This record gives sequence, structure tokens and C-alpha cells, in this order.
Amino acid sequence: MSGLLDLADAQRRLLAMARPGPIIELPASAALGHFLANNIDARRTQPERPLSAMDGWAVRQADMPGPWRIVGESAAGHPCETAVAAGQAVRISTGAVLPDGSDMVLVQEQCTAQGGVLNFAGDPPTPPKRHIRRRGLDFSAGDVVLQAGERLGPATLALAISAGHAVLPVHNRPRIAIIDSGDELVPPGIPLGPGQIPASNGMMLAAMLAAYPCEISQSGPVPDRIDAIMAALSDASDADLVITTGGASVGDHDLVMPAMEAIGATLHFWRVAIKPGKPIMVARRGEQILLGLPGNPVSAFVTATMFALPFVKAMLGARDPFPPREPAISVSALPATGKRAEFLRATLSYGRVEILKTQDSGALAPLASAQALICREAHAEPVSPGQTVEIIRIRD
Ligand SMILES: Nc1nc2c(c(=O)[nH]1)N[C@H]1C(S)=C(S)[C@@H](COP(=O)(O)OP(=O)(O)OC[C@H]3O[C@@H](n4cnc5c(N)ncnc54)[C@H](O)[C@@H]3O)O[C@H]1N2
Ligand code: MOO
Repeated sequence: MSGLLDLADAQRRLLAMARPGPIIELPASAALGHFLANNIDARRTQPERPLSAMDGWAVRQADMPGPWRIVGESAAGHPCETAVAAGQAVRISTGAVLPDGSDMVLVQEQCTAQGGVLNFAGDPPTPPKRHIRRRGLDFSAGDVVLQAGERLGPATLALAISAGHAVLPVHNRPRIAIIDSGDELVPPGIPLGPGQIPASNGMMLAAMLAAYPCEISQSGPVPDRIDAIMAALSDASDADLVITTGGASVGDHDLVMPAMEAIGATLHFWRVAIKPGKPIMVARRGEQILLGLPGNPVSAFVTATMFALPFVKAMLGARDPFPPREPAISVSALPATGKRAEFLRATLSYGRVEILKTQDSGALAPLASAQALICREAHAEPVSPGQTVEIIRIRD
């Protein structure tokens, strides 16, 4: 088992090769899922002027408990530009600018307005400015509202737009080529001959990457012949990242590494101390990175989670490209681990994880019902039920 790289070391070595693509400006409507290439400074203050948070009446605290003479209205988008003087009230809507002179909003449910006179019957707002959104409550012009490396999702996009940015700096989409390889593989939907199986890894990897802005091409299945694998790799010469599955191990028909070398790629490392996923290989040809993932479907999934996705996120400029780990209580007893770190497929419910019975790296059914991977270090002690373990979520 010698010659296996430690997981963290291997991840560091791969990520050190990631070069984020050129910075482009995208309309906010097209930037979903990207990571910001630069910090975003607010170009405006929100709110620009104090606003009402409720529908009601703008008055002066000094005039409590009223009554008041109604002198105007401030609606959202239509500020009342006359100042509120002693004994006066202005009708106000949620989101409308608080008129000068007023410093309190009374909710309309506690007020009666009749014949131009406003009366109040209720408990005064506590604190008195409870229903007022002060100037700059959300952010002020010049504040860094979003940092480089942050992902653009629903709330971050809304914040960027609110801060005055209609276009956003992001990194260009990486081009990724996914290649299934193996003599036994047949494209989905094609009748199977003896010993054949449908190729499913390519679909799985493309689906894992679909959450990120990439240009994905899929090819194969490619037969276990060095010239065929070389041809598939050469066809992918435009890609920033090539991901193969299968043919990564030591069998007579495992030809991905010699094919990579034959097209002029340099092997950076092969075999990492993880279970499943050990035979992962990383090579480079010029600016192109080649990632050879193992063929077993769960091994391909785990190595994609721990290597391919973090690498793609790094190419997109992500601040923290690795999958977040969190604690959970293990319902299951777990044996001591050996020389490899382990990723066990498990169900997750209310912070409790339970390993699935079948942990075979070729079995897709348990992977499909798993919600989390339990991450165990190499040479770890056994775990008793009730002990805390570290997990990575793999499904929403
Ligand atoms: N003597 C040894 N044998 C093996 C070792 C070892 O160290 N010594 N390592 C084992 C480990 S660990 C793994 S993981 C596998 C990985 O091998 P390969 O990457 O060469 O994968 P294949 O042999 O091509 O395929 C393995 C398995 O996965 C199925 N497969 C492959 N591609 C696909 C696909 N695109 N879609 C669906 N299923 C796929 C394939 O049919 C095989 O059943 O090697 C161990 N052997
Ligand atoms: O490490 Mo392999 O990935 O046993 O299944």
C-alpha cells in the first residue's frame, strides 16, 4: 500500500494547478452560480433616506398621544416633501420615505382617522423608532457588500443589484470534457450484449457539474484500447479540464495513464489514500489538467466530490472550494479504519447519520439513497453509536 498520497496533500497539489479563467462582466441575470472575481462595493446607500416599515402614520414623538391634524401622504416612490410640524400627521405606506420633522410611525390598526383628524389608541411603539428603517440600515455607499470568491445565489444577486450593480465581474466558464472508458460500457438506452452494462458515470459527473457554470462535453464510451483513449483525449484538446472514468487501476486493460502520457501529458500523481477512490490520477498537458477517476461508480462519485468539483470551483474563483464538513451523531457502530481515509454512504436525519448496509464501491443503489458521506480519517479508532463523526452532505 506504499506510494499512496495523503488526501489533504493530494487536494492541495491539485488545487495549486487551478488557474481561474479570464474575468468577464456578466449581466446579473446571467451570473447565477458564478463566483465573484472582485469585491463588490455599494454604489448607493440603502435606505437612502429613513423609511417606514409599516403602513400607518408619521408623527412627532413629542406630540404623543395626539390627536393630530392630517396634512399629507408619503407613499412608496412618492415622498411627501412637506415637513411635519407640531400637531401634524402624514399618511405613510410601508417602504415610503419618512417626512422630515417626523420621528415616529404609528401602525394604522391602532389609529382612527376622521374629518382630517388622527386619533391614537394603543401602546406606543417601543423603542419609539421601532417602525422606522434608518438611513444606511442595510448598507452605505462604499461598503464592501460582497467579497471576491463569494457565490452568486438568490440573496447575493439581489444584494448586488440593490447596491447598484447591474453587471458583475466573474470568471469565464471552464470547458470540461468528460470521457467514459471501458469495453463493457454501452451508451444509455442501447441493448446490452453479454457482459455489457450501460455507461452511467459520465451522466453522473455531468449532473454533479451542472450546478456550476461550465461548458460540458461528454464522449465515449471509449473502448479499452490505447489508440482509442488517445483519440478521445486528443478530441478534448480544447478543454480546460478532462475527466475520464475507468481504466485507472493496475489491470492489463487499465490504459488511461499510458494514453495520457502518450499524448504528451505529464503525470503529477496517482493513487491517494482514500476508500473508495484510490486509483485517482492527475496529469497535465500544457494548460490542460487531466483527471483520471476510477471506474467504480461510487469511487467516481467520491473522487469527483473531493477533487473534480473543488478544482472546477477553484477555476471559477471560489473562495472556499472544498465541500463543507459538519458534525453529526453516528447511529451506527463504525470499525477502525486502515491506511486509507474512508467515505461511507449514509442516511442523515436531524443531525443523525446511519451507514447504509452495502458499502461496495460498485453499488449505485445505496449511493442514490445516501444523503451524506461519513468522513473518517486513516488509522481512526472504532466509533460507538452516539459518538460524533464528520460528514459531507451529498443531497439537499
Ligand atoms: N489488483 C488490483 N485491482 C484493483 C485495485 C488494486 O489496487 N489492485 N484497485 C481497485 C480499486 S480501489 C478500484 S476503485 C478499481 C478501479 O479500477 P478502474 O478505474 O480501472 O475501473 P475499471 O476497472 O475500468 O472499472 C471498475 C468498475 O466500474 C465499472 N465502470 C467503469 N466505468 C463505468 C462507467 N462509465 N459507468 C458505469 N460503470 C462503470 C466497471 O464496469 C467495473 O465494474 O480497481 C480495483 N482493482
Ligand atoms: O478505492 Mo476503490 O475506489 O476500492 O473502490
